[in-house]
Amino acid sequence: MTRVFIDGAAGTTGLEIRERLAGRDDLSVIVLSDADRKDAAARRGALNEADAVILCLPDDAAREAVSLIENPDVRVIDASTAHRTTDGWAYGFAEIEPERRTELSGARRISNPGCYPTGFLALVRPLVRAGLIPGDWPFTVNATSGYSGGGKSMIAAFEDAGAPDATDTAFRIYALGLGHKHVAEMQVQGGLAHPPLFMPAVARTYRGMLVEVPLQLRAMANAPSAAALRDALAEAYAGSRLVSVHRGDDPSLLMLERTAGTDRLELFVFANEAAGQVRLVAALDNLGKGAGGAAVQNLNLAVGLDEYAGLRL
Ligand SMILES: NC(=O)C1=CN([C@@H]2O[C@H](COP(=O)(O)OP(=O)(O)OC[C@H]3O[C@@H](n4cnc5c(N)ncnc54)[C@H](OP(=O)(O)O)[C@@H]3O)[C@@H](O)[C@H]2O)C=CC1
Ligand SMILES: CC(=O)N[C@@H](CCC(=O)OP(=O)(O)O)C(=O)O
Repeated sequence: MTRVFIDGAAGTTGLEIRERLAGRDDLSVIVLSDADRKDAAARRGALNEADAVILCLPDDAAREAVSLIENPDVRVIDASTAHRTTDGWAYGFAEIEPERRTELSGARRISNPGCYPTGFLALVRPLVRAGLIPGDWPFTVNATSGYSGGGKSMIAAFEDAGAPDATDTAFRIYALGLGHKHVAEMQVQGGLAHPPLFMPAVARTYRGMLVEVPLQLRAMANAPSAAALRDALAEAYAGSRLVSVHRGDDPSLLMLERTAGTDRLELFVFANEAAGQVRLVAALDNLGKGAGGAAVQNLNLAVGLDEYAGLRL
């Protein structure tokens, strides 16, 4: 029986993962008591006795957790930003490169993708790889997240009037210094020449995310048609049970909550061919394929279990 330790199990992502692992009979979960969950000695013990650990911690605590692991057989899935562009860590997005699922199978160090990069890379990476969009294109990314994307402190700010940074705002844009922590991840994992211009926002809804990449195709030499973009995305994700590409059944409105509560990732190509304009859009749950669902998928691959076990398809 595979033993899994969740470090940070009391946090937003940790709880999501526990829900997905509950009731599974192919693994058992080690959870530290409230008194022990931040105790370095207790964590060191659990980190070394498990077959696999999932880190649902702030970046510094995730780095510390990795440094506490001495057992060479332990598999690590890190949900934080700490190792997403680090050599020696497999980037845990099974669907994004043809050989990636094989790399993740049995991997000892896996970095779970960021929620926003999951949407961006799902849309852009196959198109760049296919040569339909040049890798030096000046990409822009608009995205909106539910407030659970900011973890316990942001949830408190939106739900608890007494929280230190309590807010009654409905919608806000942020990262206005243009230096969000996900930009490097999007550039490196996308194989892009330039950092994308990233414009995130947060809305007063608990979970759900829309990530949009607008394309002014009229400014691109040898621009592809919308049909070619759809075909390339459909081919890239053929056979995936989590990632789907809409073709000819586009909704007229896309809701932030569209995939909330699931681990699905839905992709759309909206176009006005005459104007030479396209809006690539990804809908996902920041806590699903954007965090907990992806972590469980990566765990399953790392320890050789059914890739989709425990996922919300
Ligand atoms: N929320 C989201 O949508 C996503 C989150 N992530 C990433 O997942 C990680 C966790 O995020 P999230 O769940 O949102 O954050 P939360 O703040 O909700 O949870 C973090 C948890 O880690 C605990 N913790 C903090 N420091 C330590 C430590 N030194 N030792 C042990 N436990 C510690 C916290 O304890 P306490 O309860 O006492 O505060 C808390 O329970 C982050 O790196 C985040 O970037 C990734 C993708 C999406
Ligand atoms: C709404 C909100 O604040 N979202 C977070 C991103 C979610 C997250 O925790 O980032 P990782 O995916 O890298 O772990 C942010 O912008 O920093």
